[in-house]
Amino acid sequence: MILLIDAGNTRIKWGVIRGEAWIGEGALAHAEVAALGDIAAAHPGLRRIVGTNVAGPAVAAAIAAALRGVGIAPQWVHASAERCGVRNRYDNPAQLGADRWVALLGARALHGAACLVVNAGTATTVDILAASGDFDGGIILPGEDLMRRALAGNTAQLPFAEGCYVGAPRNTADAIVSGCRNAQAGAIERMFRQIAHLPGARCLLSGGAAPQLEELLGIPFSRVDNLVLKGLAVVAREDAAA
Ligand SMILES: Nc1ncnc2c1ncn2[C@@H]1O[C@H](COP(=O)(O)OP(=O)(O)O)[C@@H](O)[C@H]1O
Ligand SMILES: CC(C)(COP(=O)(O)O)[C@@H](O)C(=O)NCCC(=O)O
Ligand SMILES: [K+]
Repeated sequence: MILLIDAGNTRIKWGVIRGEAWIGEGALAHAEVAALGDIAAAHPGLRRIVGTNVAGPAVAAAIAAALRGVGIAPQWVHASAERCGVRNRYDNPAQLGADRWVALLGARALHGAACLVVNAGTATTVDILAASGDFDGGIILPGEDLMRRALAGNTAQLPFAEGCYVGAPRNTADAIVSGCRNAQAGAIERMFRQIAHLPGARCLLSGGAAPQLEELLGIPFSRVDNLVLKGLAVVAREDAAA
């Protein structure tokens, strides 16, 4: 049994696998990190803990402390030049966020053709994975919530608004939400143009902010919940087979 951990800048997602089966899955706020110890303790067959962390050393230390009681140290996966059939073409492969890298490994296992791997979390990342397995590059933009926060924090008249998405907004709250969501969807659709002509090209959409993007996307896509955890499962099973 393996505990998988995806520590992002907003939340810590976790999953437990036994062989091919998913035993449990959930998400915690950073302040709830201690609950990881209870989750681990509730799975007595646990042998390994494998994760990604892009939330900084303090979060890594808090996760390790939460898991000290079960006596298993988390193994952190980092981006590398090549793994599980994916080649990392970043100028400096180690600079790529571990969550982006592992999501690409998960995407490769799910879809053999050209693919746009989108993770809509605190930041939104939109990454191009070729049919050859080459990660050709990708973009980072603030996620929708972060965009809304930036407007609220840097203008006199704009609140952190709970508006609705509409085509032609006629109030401030709807204008903000619709603007930020169009920026997300527009970035994804523009990146998709680079692979749209390729056979079987598809967008895989993951992350906590994925649901609100679905209705906007005018491209072939599949929602894949917790793609980073799915990629971690691929990595952990490959390690186990080695
Ligand atoms: N319960 C929740 N708590 C926090 N954010 C949530 C929640 N449900 C959905 N979200 C959305 O998910 C985003 C965070 O997604 P997530 O994939 O967990 O990000 P990260 O990997 O950066 O931690 C938030 O910006 C928000 O839009
Ligand atoms: C882009 C990210 C901030 C996304 O983090 P998240 O929104 O998942 O919390 C993270 O993958 C990161 O810190 N990347 C390092 C820089 C890079 O990928 O180029
Ligand atoms: K993200």
